[in-house]
Amino acid sequence: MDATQILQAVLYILNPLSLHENTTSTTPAPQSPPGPSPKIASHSAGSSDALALSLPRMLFMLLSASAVWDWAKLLLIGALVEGLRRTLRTAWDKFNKSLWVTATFEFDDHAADWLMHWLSKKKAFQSARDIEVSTRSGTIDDLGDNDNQEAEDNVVFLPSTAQTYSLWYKRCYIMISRDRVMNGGPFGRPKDYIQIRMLTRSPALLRELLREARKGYKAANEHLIEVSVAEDGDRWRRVVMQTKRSPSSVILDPGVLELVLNDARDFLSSKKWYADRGIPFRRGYLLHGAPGAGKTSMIHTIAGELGLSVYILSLTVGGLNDNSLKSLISHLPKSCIVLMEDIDAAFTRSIKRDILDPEAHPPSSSVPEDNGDASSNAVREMQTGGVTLSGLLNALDGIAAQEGRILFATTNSYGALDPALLRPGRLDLHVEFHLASTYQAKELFKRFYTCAPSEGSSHLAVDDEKTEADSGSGDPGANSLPSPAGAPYPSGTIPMPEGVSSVYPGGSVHDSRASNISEKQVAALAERFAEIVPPRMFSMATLQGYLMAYKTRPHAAVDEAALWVQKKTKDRLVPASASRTDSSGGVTVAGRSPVADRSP
Ligand SMILES: Nc1ncnc2c1ncn2[C@@H]1O[C@H](COP(=O)(O)OP(=O)(O)OP(=O)(O)O)[C@@H](O)[C@H]1O
Repeated sequence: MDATQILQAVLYILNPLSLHENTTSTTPAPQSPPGPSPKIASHSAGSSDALALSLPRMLFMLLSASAVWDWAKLLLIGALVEGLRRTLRTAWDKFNKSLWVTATFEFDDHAADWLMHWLSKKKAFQSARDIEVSTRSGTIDDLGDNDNQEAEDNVVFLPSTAQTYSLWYKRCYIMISRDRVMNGGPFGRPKDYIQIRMLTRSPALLRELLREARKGYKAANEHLIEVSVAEDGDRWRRVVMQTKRSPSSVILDPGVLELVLNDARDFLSSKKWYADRGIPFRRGYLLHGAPGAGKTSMIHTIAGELGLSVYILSLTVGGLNDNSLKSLISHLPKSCIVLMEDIDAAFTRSIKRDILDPEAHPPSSSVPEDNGDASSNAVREMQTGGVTLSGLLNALDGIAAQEGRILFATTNSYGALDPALLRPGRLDLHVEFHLASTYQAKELFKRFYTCAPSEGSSHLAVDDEKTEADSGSGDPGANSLPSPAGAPYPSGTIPMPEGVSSVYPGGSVHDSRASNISEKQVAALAERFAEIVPPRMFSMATLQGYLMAYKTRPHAAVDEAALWVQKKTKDRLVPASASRTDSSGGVTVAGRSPVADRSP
């Protein structure tokens, strides 16, 4: 009996009609009176009997030697077909793979950015009808005209996860796709990947493409620096592509910026010198002192000058502990600046800013004082995070262990730092920042009113004769903005709407009403301004804040400065830093430098 017959037998047995026929034909039904009920009873009884009779027979048939052999044959054929299918599939995959060069990049990786930028220049992407729009920064920022609204809003276009883009590169067919994978199961974090496939057997072309992409990306972002921050305690996320800050925009006392910049430059170019002498190739800088004195600004300027990305690490960020700190450090790129802001915050257990910058927090300020009660203890606990001193020291050594990295640490509480942190080899050069000197106040004023004119702006005309006074109000254009009642606002300021407060005395509008005064006039006003502002009393940030209220009114800025100083002096406590007036011109440099060594 072959398999077909067995199948027929099975179907025959399972078919109730055939059972019925079978029963009626083989066992004649006993004579019974007509009526529906006995018929049904006889039918169901016959079926179950037949089933009972057929099951052993069926089992016998299924298990008989020839049937088993037939089953085995069926299985064998099936296995052979499946085996063949898989072999062909593997062979095809291998053949297919041998035709392509494939590279996969994590979407957060730099190489993915190069590729995105490269792709953005290609017609295939520009004419794509399925793209993703995002406001994440730093990917493709030049898809359209730079002066259009897209660029202003930082809108970027990304390859859609649903589409594969095909194009030609040096006569080679390329496919680029973006995939999203859930890391850690369906509830995990989604991770995006970019995959590029090139129809070629040589990986050299891929390298060429990547080199070209990197070159294009770097050229397009020459004027920008990348700023990344530690996120979720254990990974870096680029937050912004920042315009490079020009050295002239950071006003420090003469020589300070140059000293640190040259030192960092010299360090980066002396790898061999360090290696020949067996000295670990590392350099750390500690910038400390008054808040708002330009520490962060100086670091960003140096990053721009050296063309390095900045990785900001705040030790008080939630979820950070020794292990995640170590992991973050190990994920830093080769050449970069690591910025550890407020390095004291994790260990000092107090907010010390008020001591250095009392004008920033007058007595009426709502900043809680550290009086040792339960609530301030809770604040301290939040601040301390999970990083221990030894964990931080290991991290600092880890930063140094990776070549070409420069560490900048900032603090407002130099005295609170552990000597182990300050020793040379971890933080080599210590630079102290003070509140603004007379020189800085003067230079700040000059820079504020002599910036390069922007398009459509009348800022800084060189006509000496045309002064603020010419406009009749000492403030050209000040009265050009009518109030809702129709009358002009006094002095060109726009009153704050109800419920809106500002750290500045009032708002004012920009370019269209800018002053027409010459550099010579600005210099004279700057002299007067610097004479009015007492040295070492206000931070540069505070002076900048004051001038912001007089964006287009330099004369008024000078005229009203004395009153402002008087008011601020009244508002604040006697500054702790006033007694520390420093003849070095605002910045003390220590470490391997001509000035005294402050490190232990
Ligand atoms: N020396 C300076 N020259 C020019 N601008 C300055 C200077 N110092 C501060 N500013 C301005 O003040 C603001 C704050 O400066 P910055 O963040 O660099 O100060 P900081 O010393 O790092 O402060 P903090 O200790 O609070 O972080 C910036 O807008 C910056 O432009």
